[in-house]
Amino acid sequence: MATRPIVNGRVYHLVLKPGETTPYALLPGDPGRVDLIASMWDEVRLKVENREYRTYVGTYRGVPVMATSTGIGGPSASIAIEELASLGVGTLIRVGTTGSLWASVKVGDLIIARGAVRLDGASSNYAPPGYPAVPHPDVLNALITAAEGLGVRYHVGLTASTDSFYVGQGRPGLGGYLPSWFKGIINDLKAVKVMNFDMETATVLTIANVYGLRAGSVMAVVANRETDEFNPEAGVADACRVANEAVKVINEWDRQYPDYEVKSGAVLRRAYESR
Ligand SMILES: O=P(O)(O)O[C@H]1O[C@H](CO)[C@@H](O)[C@H]1O
Ligand SMILES: O=c1cc[nH]c(=O)[nH]1
Repeated sequence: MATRPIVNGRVYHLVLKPGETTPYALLPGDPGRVDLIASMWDEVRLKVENREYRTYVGTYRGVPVMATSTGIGGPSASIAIEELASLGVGTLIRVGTTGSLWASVKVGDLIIARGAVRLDGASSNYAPPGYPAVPHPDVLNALITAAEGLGVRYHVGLTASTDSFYVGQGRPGLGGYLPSWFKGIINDLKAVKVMNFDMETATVLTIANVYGLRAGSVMAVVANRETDEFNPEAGVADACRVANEAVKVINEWDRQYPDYEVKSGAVLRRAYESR
């Protein structure tokens, strides 16, 4: 059997070695966002960088946590997940930016994904076409709990993850290029209640489900495709706050209910307990 590449004891792309990771990992696309996430921590004890992958390891309000940038798109995100999972990371939270398809979901709001349409290619390397890209209920509930606690404006919706930012999301390419099969993409997705576009959520959720990891996704709305507004900073700090706080929430649940084989967040936990 082929072996996985290890260089000087470290996984090839992330350049991390066993013992350097934490059970919970935050996954922004942008390496710069790792710094913003970590600026909210108690301390940063490790910084490692290679290609698009920037990793900081530290502590948030007493909970060991790490953040690794995935770069843009499913292929680079799949590499990050593979290498993190091989080092024992079990809970993944994407902390992204996104384009909203609905006027009511405004620039600066947050979207917490309750599922993703798999318009990416990478997830198809892992699972058949009908396989769902859904968050783990623990992570979904923790993100909602964190957003409620922080009092930020958020929505829980269906995301569509694409492999291209321009044509694949219905933005005309060079010289107005937009093939007929993408001309109606926004209206088609709105018709089936999809709330937003990103480029990693479907990959992250699919691979996490295939491997039995827990994953979720929170995104800051930086573009509104209905109103044509764009602000690359809007909501980004809130998304980072919510993701960090969700780690604290989920860690509390994990410590409170260590014996649950299938952990399922506050709402479902109550259902279990009443059985
Ligand atoms: O801001 P990040 O997390 O990179 O997410 C979004 O931004 C990038 C496109 O600008 C894509 O990666 C998309 O998913
Ligand atoms: O419109 C947008 C904004 C951020 N990220 C995307 O993938 N699309």
